[in-house]
Amino acid sequence: GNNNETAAIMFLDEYNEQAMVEYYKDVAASWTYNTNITDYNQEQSVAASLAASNFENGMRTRALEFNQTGFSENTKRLLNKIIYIGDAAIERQEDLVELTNLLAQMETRYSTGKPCKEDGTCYSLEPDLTRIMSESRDYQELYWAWDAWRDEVGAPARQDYARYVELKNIGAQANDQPDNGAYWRSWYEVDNLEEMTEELYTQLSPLYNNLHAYVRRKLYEVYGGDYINLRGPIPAHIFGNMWAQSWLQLLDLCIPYPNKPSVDITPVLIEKGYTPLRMFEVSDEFFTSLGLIAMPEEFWNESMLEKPNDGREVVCHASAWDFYNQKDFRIKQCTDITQTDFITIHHEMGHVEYYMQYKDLPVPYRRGANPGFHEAVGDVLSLSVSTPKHLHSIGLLNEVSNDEEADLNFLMSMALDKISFLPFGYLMDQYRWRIFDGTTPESKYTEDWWKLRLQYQGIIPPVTRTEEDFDPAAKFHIPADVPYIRYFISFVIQFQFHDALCKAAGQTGPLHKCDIYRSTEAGTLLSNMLKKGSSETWPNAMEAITGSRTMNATALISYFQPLITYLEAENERNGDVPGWPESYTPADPN
Ligand SMILES: O=C(CCC(O)(O)[C@H](Cc1ccccc1)NC(=O)c1ccccc1)N[C@@H](Cc1c[nH]c2ccccc12)C(=O)O
Ligand SMILES: [Zn+2]
Repeated sequence: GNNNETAAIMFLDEYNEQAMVEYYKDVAASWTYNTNITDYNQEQSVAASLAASNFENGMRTRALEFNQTGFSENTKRLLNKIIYIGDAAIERQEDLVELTNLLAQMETRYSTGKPCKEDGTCYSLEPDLTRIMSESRDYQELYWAWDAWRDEVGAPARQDYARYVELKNIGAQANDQPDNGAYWRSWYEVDNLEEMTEELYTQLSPLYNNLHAYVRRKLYEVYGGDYINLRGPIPAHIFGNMWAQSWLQLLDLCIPYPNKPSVDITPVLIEKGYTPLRMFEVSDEFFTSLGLIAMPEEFWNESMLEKPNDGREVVCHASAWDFYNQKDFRIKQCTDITQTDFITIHHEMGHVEYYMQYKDLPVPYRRGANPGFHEAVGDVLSLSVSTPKHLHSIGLLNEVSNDEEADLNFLMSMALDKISFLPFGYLMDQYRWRIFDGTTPESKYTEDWWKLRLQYQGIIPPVTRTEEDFDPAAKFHIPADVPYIRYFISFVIQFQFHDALCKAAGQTGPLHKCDIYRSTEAGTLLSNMLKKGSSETWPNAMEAITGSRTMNATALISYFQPLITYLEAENERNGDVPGWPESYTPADPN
């Protein structure tokens, strides 16, 4: 093959110019569909996606013509990112067309799903079912919302999903990977990602099991012994969240010292008349206080910051968009006036900050150092924003007290979001890796899902599930073909980054009280890593911020240490043993 590196570099320049034009068209069509779901916009989005795949495939063929012997590391890295392109490498055009249409169909089913009651009232996921799940304490009402959503978007997706799996594996093999799980893991550029994440989970499961036992006691006090077994797993629909992935809505049940000032900003956001736009502006100001890049004019003019009220169907699940033209960056979010959505705003803004920091890199480098890095950026800033001191300073908490009891209340609220999430973040791709590698056949889609939900989360379905159901498709990322281990990794490394940025900001004292607000030293340390995009392997990026080249749970554990001590003492006092050895069937919710 052509061993002339100058020719390769000229090819890479040509690729870069063309990629920006092709990707802009693809992203623009996808944006139009996401913000206005119609048959026509779906078809246009499918056509644009196929055109982009066609472009990528053509460029892949040309990149393969080069003999990379003697080429610089950088030239080889860029060529390989143009060769290993995922689904677009599928040889048979009809397979790629079928997969692209399947993806659009699954995304539309999830995003337009609206279960209805006998009286004809229909409920969207956002905000209707989300509000019921977070506010109701009625076991039967929660069951209706939980079950109706799964009947509407879960079971109907099962057949599509089985075919999706076959086509994704064909795509993986076209990328020299044995199956799609292996292809997804290849983005981390290590040969032991499964062992790495398993080791992290082993370190973190005692924290989770202690929180699970404590929350089980609180739920027992509300729902009683018919529904809760103090030595068993907990029904999945009573955690305040459709997927039991965040337990923040149970804070009022779990707060250690209820007589202390509240750390929940939702009532204050409402009382002070916050709008979604105002919430985004407050987040943007935190980023610029660190010396990071402000959201540009196009962002404020073109983003979709709240659910349209003109009857349009939209994909409500939040996302951040890079139009690959170095100036159009957007967020699409059906923002509700809640603490959870205020945190999600920072999460999405973190994606856009990354986009803007690496916008001048070659297109193949405009990605996170690994996918977990992209998910962590916004959450790192949230760790500072969420402190009672910071929230009080921006008027989102009317009163704070600075003592050990108030600290534990704050740590409890953080644990109900971050620690509760860990097993869910871990199991979502354990489940899919096993489907892709053939361990889980279609005949066991439901059985293996609930085995993992029991093993890691210590939860059970409120009623027996069968292979007629397909509960995994009730979670956005499954029908949307979005990997999930990135969030588990993010929840670990964001504490490593927080620790490093706090040191750079000259903050001493306990990690959970650190607020890097206005520290340009911290901002510079972060932006220097963000500017690298995926031009270097992630251990280099990790080292640039933390000095360490590994992901480890030490920072997370030390952040929560005071709460761990409290939970162990509380469980001891209540005679509650972490774990769920006893299987049982909760009383029928019907
Ligand atoms: O899905 C999201 C946020 C949406 C997203 O920003 O991660 C979005 C997902 C997505 C990916 C691909 C297509 C459509 C949506 N990802 C991005 O917008 C994105 C941006 C740049 C690079 C990669 C992804 N969060 C996850 C997990 C999560 C993150 N932070 C949390 C805080 C509390 C609880 C859960 C979470 C969830 O809701 O289950
Ligand atoms: Zn994200």
